[in-house]
Parts: sequence; structure tokens; C-alpha cells
Amino acid sequence: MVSVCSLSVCVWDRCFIMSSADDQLCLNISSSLLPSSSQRRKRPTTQQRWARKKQIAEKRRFSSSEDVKRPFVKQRKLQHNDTPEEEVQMQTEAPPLSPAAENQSPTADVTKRKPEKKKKKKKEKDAVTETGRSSIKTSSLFKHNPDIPAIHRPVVSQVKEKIFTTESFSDLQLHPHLVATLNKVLNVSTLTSVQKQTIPALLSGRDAVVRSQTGSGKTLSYAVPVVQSLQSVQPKVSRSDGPLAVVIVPTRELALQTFQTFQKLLRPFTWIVPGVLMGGEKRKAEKARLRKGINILVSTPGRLVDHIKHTLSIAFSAVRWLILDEADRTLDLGFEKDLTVILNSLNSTGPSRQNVLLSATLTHGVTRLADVCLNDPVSISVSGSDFSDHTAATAATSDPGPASQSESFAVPEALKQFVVVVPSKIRLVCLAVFILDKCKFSQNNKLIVFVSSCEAVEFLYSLFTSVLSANHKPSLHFLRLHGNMKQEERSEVFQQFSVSPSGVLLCTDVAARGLDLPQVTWIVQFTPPTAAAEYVHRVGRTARIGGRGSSLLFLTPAETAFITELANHNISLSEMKLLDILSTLMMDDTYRGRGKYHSKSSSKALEQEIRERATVLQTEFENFVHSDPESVQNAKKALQSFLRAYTTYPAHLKHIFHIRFLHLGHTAKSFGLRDAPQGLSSATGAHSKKPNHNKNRIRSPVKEQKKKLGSSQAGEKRFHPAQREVGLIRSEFSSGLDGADAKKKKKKKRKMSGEEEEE
Ligand SMILES: Nc1ncnc2c1ncn2[C@@H]1O[C@H](COP(=O)(O)OP(=O)(O)OP(=O)(O)O)[C@@H](O)[C@H]1O
Repeated sequence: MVSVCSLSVCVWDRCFIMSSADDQLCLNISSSLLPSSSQRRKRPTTQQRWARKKQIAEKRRFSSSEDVKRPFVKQRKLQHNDTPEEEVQMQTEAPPLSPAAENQSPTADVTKRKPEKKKKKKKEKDAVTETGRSSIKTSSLFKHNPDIPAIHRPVVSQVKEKIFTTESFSDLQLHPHLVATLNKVLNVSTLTSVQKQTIPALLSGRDAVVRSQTGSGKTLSYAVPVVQSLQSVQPKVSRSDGPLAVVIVPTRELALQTFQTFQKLLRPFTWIVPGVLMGGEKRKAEKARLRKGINILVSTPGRLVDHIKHTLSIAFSAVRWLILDEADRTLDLGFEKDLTVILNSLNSTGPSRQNVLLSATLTHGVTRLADVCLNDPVSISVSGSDFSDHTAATAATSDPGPASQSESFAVPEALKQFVVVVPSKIRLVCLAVFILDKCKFSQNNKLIVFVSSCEAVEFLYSLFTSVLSANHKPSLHFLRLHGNMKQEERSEVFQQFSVSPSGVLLCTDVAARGLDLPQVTWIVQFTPPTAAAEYVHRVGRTARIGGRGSSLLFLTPAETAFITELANHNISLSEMKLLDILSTLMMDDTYRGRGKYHSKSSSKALEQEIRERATVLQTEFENFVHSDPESVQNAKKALQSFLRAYTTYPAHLKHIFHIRFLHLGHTAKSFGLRDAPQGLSSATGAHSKKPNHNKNRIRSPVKEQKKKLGSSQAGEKRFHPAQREVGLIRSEFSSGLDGADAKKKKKKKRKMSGEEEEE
């Protein structure tokens, strides 16, 4: 008699038998071995049991901020004399099934079916030879993974900010129509802490540097004084005055959102005209609007520079206000040049003006750099720490370095922050199951998933809409947002997600700053942010203005030191266990494995079943990716862009995020690729050929680049990692100025279409 145990061992053994030299272990899961859908439906007791378990797990997960107790991965500590080769072998193994489980399976069936199975296998093998894709080939998800280390949560005292005060807008000396508009149109009456401190300071004519947590109402803290001051100008402001206030924000969506806020505030003051300029819009139309006259000009930096250089009708002679919202991002490496052009243009023509910098993460370095455009500023920090007094000679760069490591950031008090440590191979399935958990098995969840590149967003979008949405109609609804989309589409998605009560937005950091999307319940950081400040902005898309929300950060075992980096900024996370997330697969039988798990099976058998189900889901993903050459190509592109983005982590985080720590084969699997693709080295330094036993480790991009340049590619441009980062930031936040090539192409195109560069 063949027991379940031996069947299982057979499954895992087959991994070994089929393992190829290049560490891509293969597990054949024949769809014929899976139960039919009618068989599946006959098992309501399992579902009920799991629904109950799930409820308990949910309660446990949220009742305490302590780690979830259930152990998942059986870990073995490395011995001192372990060689790297042994290290690979010594990963989590599938636990053997318990004797109880052995006795429970109708294994005789399996024995009886054996010859038939052999025939079927042969048939399938033949089919594979013919079509290349009839059989399901999936390398083992749960073997040869690095150990999941125990997470040490450093003790931190979270910075707390009180959101609301007891005072209201009517207590300030504002125009009654403005107060009425705030109450009736924007539905706000009580002042938030940042508004209480900032509005009077700005009304008194001071420059200001303002820091308060995400979602605390910073927009109104500058918009209200701007409107109050402009409506009182005599004689009345007119279009012909041109821009009186310039508001610079880093992304198009934020520009649109800020413009809409001004539109609402200006309802009673129709003679003051707001306008927005942003990359992706037609320059000609914008030029026409500028010529007509805009008094409050909201713009992304790149597009404003574009107009300064090419639009004669843009005149800054009357500008009284300059606002830099999300100032740390705007002053960041990628936009510094743009800002210099804007400041020079304003300084050369304008009268004296009030300047305001705002962000949830203004650091010492940024404020010091900002000193050049501020005049005796008042420093407002709701958490109480006076960040402007810092005297260290730091400069604003994308790598603030250790000088800013002690900088504390406030995150919303009602935000629950989690981290899950997932080996690379399992990342894709883990994300998918998490989404299923929140969107299929719980209701009214609205998720934002952050990914590091546009190509990766596109890849996940097409994978999830094709595989997950198809399997789980109608509960799953995906949207995507990234810098490579056409502006109309971006705006449409932004509006759609804003009004939707549920759904999943897959996006890059283009949605990380300032966006006020209502009712977002979960923020998922599928790829870790490049800085603690970016972490704060990403999670800040939920739990806004005193609301509740949760966030989940994905880290690989090699990246867990990022938890300490966040703790250095007083950010503390609770651990969510991988198995707890994957156990959602037991909520129904969509991805049922071929194991004979049933309600009375042991917990080890249950773990085995969960792993099998995860493998079935991964197989579906891989089948989709490998279903046609185009989708393979898309997955490769996504992988390549992910690797490229990985090289841009700042120097002080390289000990955590270094491309050399990535395993190319495992990373490829998280893009649904069965094998590590060849030839990824040119842009990323990735190495997929097999020069030695460490063949799947990715080599240093710098070394690879040197090697390449030494040979045939002497003419190719060499980029420093910092330059690559600027390139990525600029393309991602592109607000009018595109890369050199794209610019040339566009110029050519414009010339052909007869559009004038100059007015
Ligand atoms: N006084 C108030 N009372 C109630 N709601 C308010 C008040 N002020 C602002 N809000 C609302 O709070 C939300 C968040 O405001 P806002 O976008 O200005 O936050 P923020 O501090 O700029 O966030 P971020 O740092 O993420 O950009 C908005 O929906 C806004 O309408």
C-alpha cells in the first residue's frame, strides 16, 4: 500500500529526481491528478472549518501588535563549516507528513492508478514535445529557499501627532465666504494641528517650512492663506496679472488634485483663476491658457521649466507666493536642476514673495538646501521636533546617508504596519494570495500595491487580470498607474480609483506622494522603498485625517535589515507570517492540490496542502507567462526593469539591497518565468550564464559594466549608479522633460506637425 506520506515524498522526491544542474527543480503537476470541480464542491466541511480558522487567525492578527505566533517554516541554522553550496541545499524542506495523515488517504486508488498514470505521463510528454506547453512545469516553490530569519523588532517610541484641534476655521480672520466654502464645499470646519499653526503664520506674511504627518491637511494649510490673501488684493486680481501664486508638486496626479482643491476654494472668488500645467498635456493648449492668464499656477517642475524656456507669455513679474509641496521630493536629486531654473526665473523678475516648503518628511538636509529660497522662515513641526535648527553640513541628495538616520518620522497613529518575510520564489504567489484574502474573502477593501518599475506594474496587471480576475469573478478589480501611461489614461485611472469603494491599484511611486484617495484600507509595498521617507509617504496613502488603515511590506530574507533601518526613523512593524497569508488558499478549493488533505488531517498535512495549493497557483501564473512569446517577453522586461531599479538603492542601503544578493533564478520565478533568462547583463549587471557554482547570483553591476566597456561597447554610455537613479526618478515622475532621446524624437515630431517651439 502506498500511503499519503509516500505519495507526498514521491512528489518532493520527484523534485530531486528532476532537478537539473542549474538548480531549477521541476515538479510536474498534471491537471489530471487534480480533482474535478464537481468533486471539489462536495467538501463543504473543509471550507467551513477554514472559514472558522480564518476568523480566529484574523482576530489574532489584529488583536495584538505582537508577532503572529504560529510557526511556519522549519528552519535550520547554518553550521560554521557550511560551504555556499551546502547553504543552498540547506533550505526549508517540505515537512514529512504525519502518521495520522498517512492513514487517511485512499491511497489504494493511487496504487491502482499507477500504470494508468504512467501512460498519461507518457502522453503528456509527447504532447509537450509537440506543443511545448501542454504539461505544467513548475520548479519547486518551497525548496532551496533561504532560511527565514527570526525578526528582531527594535524597541522604538513612535512619534505621535495629534491631528485635530478644538478650534475651527471660523476662529481665524478669514473671509466669511471662504469659511462657508470650507464648511459646505470641502466639508471641513475644525482645524487640524498643522492648519492651526501654519495658517496664522502665513497670513502674517512669514515664509515657512512645514512638516506634519501624511494626511494631516497640509494642502489647506497653505491653500487657505493663499486664497485669503489674493481675494483681498485691491484693485481686484485679474487674469492679466498673470501668476500670483506658483505651486510646485512632484507628480501630475498631485498637480491635478491640488488644482481641484483651489478650484473649490475659489468658488466665491470667481475673478481669481487657477490653472494647472503638467507633463503629458498638450503644450499648445497650455500656452493658450497661460496667454489668457492664470493667477494660481499649479505645476510639475519639469513642465514649468519647459514653459519657462519655450513660452514667451509666461511672466513671473507679479508672483507673491511660491509653494513647494512635497518639497523634499521636489528638491531631490532628480528635480534640483529644474528647481534652480524656476527659482532663477522667479528671482530675476518677481517682487518679494512668500515661500513655503511642506512635506511629511522634511529632513535637515533638505531644509538647509531650501535656505536659499526662504527668507527667515518659521519652522512648523507638529510632532514638536525642531528640524530646522540642525547644523550638520548635509545636502539634499537622494542618499541622505547616516546623517539623517536618526531623523524620526511620524506615521498616522491608527495605521497598523506589518512586514512579511518571503523568499523571492514565493513572492508572486504570496502577493496574489494576499490580494485574494483582502478582496475576495473580505469585503470593501481598497488596496494600493507599490512596485518598483512601470514594466513590473504592467506585468502584474496583465497577469492578475488574466489569471486572478478570471478565476475569481467578479470580486477582483485591478487598475494600474505608472509614468509610462498616456496622461488621459492616468487621469482616468486616478478618478476611477478615487470613487471606487474597493479594488486594487498596482502602481509605481508615482502614486506615493500627496495623493488623497479616499477609503484606501491597505498599502502593500511589494518592492521595498528606496528610503525610509518613501516608506512613510507610501503608507501615508491610507489612515488619512485620523482614519484607520494597514500596510504590509514585503522583504526577502536577505532584506530584513531594512526593519532596523525603519526603526532608526522610529517606525515599528509587526510580523505577518508567510503561512498565515498562504493559508487563505484553504478558504476555497480553487487551487486545490492533489494531496488528500481533509478536515481531520494533521497540521503538517495542512501545511503540505497549503504548499501544494501555492504551487498550483504559481503553475497557473507560469502557464500564463509561457503561453505565448509576447508574454514571456513582457515578464523578462519586467524582471529586467526590476533588476535595474534594484541597482538604484542609495549607498547607505546597499548592505541590504544589493543586486549581488539576488538569486536570478529565484527572482525570475517571481515574474512567472521558469528559468533565469539569459542576456540580462547589459542594463543591470545581472548574470545568468553559469561560470561557476554561484552562477545564479547576480554580479556587481559595476564590475559587469567595466567588463563590458572593456570589450566591445566602447561607444556605449557609462552610467554611474547615481545617474541611473536620477534617470529612473525622472522618467517615473516625468513631468514634461523626457529623456534625451525621447526629447529629440518629440522635437522632430513637433516640427513635422508644424507646432511652434516659441510663441
Ligand atoms: N480641517 C480638516 N477637517 C477635516 N478634513 C480635512 C481638514 N483638512 C483637510 N482635510 C482632508 O484631509 C485629507 C488629507 O488632506 P491633505 O491631502 O491636505 O493631507 P496632507 O497632509 O497634504 O497629506 P500628504 O502628506 O499625504 O500630502 C483631504 O481629504 C482633506 O480634504
